[in-house]
Amino acid sequence: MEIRARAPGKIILAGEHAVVHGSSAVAAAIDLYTQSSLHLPPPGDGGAGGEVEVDLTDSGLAFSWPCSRLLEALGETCRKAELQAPRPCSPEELASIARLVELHEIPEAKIWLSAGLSAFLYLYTSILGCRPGKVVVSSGLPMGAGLGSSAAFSVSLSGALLTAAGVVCAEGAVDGTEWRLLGKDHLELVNTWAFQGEKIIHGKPSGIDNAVSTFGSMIKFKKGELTNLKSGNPVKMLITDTRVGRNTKALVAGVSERASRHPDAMASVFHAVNTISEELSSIVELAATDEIAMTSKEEKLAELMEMNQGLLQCMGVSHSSIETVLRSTLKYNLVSKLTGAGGGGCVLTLIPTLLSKLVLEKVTTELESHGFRCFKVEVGGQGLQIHQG
Ligand SMILES: Nc1ncnc2c1ncn2[C@@H]1O[C@H](COP(=O)(O)OP(=O)(O)O)[C@@H](O)[C@H]1O
Ligand SMILES: C[C@@](O)(CCOP(=O)(O)O)CC(=O)O
Ligand SMILES: [Mg+2]
Repeated sequence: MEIRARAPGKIILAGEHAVVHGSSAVAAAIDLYTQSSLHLPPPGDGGAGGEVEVDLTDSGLAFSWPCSRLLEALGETCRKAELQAPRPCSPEELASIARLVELHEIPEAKIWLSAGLSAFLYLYTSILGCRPGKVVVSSGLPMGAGLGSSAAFSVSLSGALLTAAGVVCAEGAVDGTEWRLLGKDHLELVNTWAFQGEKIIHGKPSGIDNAVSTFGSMIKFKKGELTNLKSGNPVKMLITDTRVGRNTKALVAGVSERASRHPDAMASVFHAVNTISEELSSIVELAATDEIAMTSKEEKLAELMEMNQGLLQCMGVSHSSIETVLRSTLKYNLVSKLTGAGGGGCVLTLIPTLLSKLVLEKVTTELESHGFRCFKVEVGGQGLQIHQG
């Protein structure tokens, strides 16, 4: 049996970090995906002698664990968790999983993969038990760059595993493709599992990344509550990947530490971000009803993004590479802000509808001359999709 699941990355238009502390944020799915292909031998094949394998094609590394070793290390977990209500991974369980990951010598330069591997082992063994199988993961998303690769990884894995376990199943087809969609209740379940995976990778995630990767579209998110935003003309964004590597878990922890050192000041910053996200989401929705002219919408969005970037600087998550992107785009009167956890990674630049192709080419050339990588994405598309062969 082969089941493929693909889940999109995301951009955050406003509200990253503050969303972890209860503020609103606005995010949208992008058309770059992580795909997990799950191959399961027929029941009875392989048995106790089988292995659980994961092939991480983007990093060129593959890992496997004998099922007997997993059973020995995880015991209880491997007897399959309650599939309708995932329980959080306990510190003891996480430590056992980390020891299983450490059985493999991951090259120092790729040590960041260990968090992803722990999330993989947790999701696989909790959903399928210690049954042999192989998962091949491939992604069009840059990893650790702010575009939600960790969430897309957790959502695609959860989607494939829960489909194999028979607790969710795909229904409607995505027009003109072999991909199928899940119904709302099944998406909710995948999202809950993926959130557990995100917790292992991020430490303290808000849940916005896994929600937008699961449900797709453009959403406003606050304290776990999700509102779909109908945006008439999708906003156009240029994405610049500074190629400066960083780790979301460390950046999120850094903001929390700053908040505990300066609780009142940071509460004001988070409150200001909340107001920006609320205003931004109402502009997006107003634009869908044509009650606001496109240029006026874009001017307002740009100003809100600029203000949000200033507040992200206050939180301590900007970076000299991000500042270089801001300065370069400002020369062309274009506004940018970091997206995701910051500290490097990706920067969004709002592309106004009336911007000439020539200016866009010039700004892209200038950004690339700094060694950055620029690309355009479609915003607000589908979430999780399944293909069962
Ligand atoms: N395709 C993948 N294969 C293996 N691990 C992945 C994959 N995608 C994401 N991860 C895990 O997620 C981590 C990156 O997550 P994070 O720091 O949150 O950045 P982002 O979500 O912005 O890409 C990686 O270090 C890795 O552990
Ligand atoms: C910083 C944060 O708001 C977004 C992190 O996104 P990413 O992992 O950098 O793609 C954290 C979160 O909301 O869980
Ligand atoms: Mg992430």
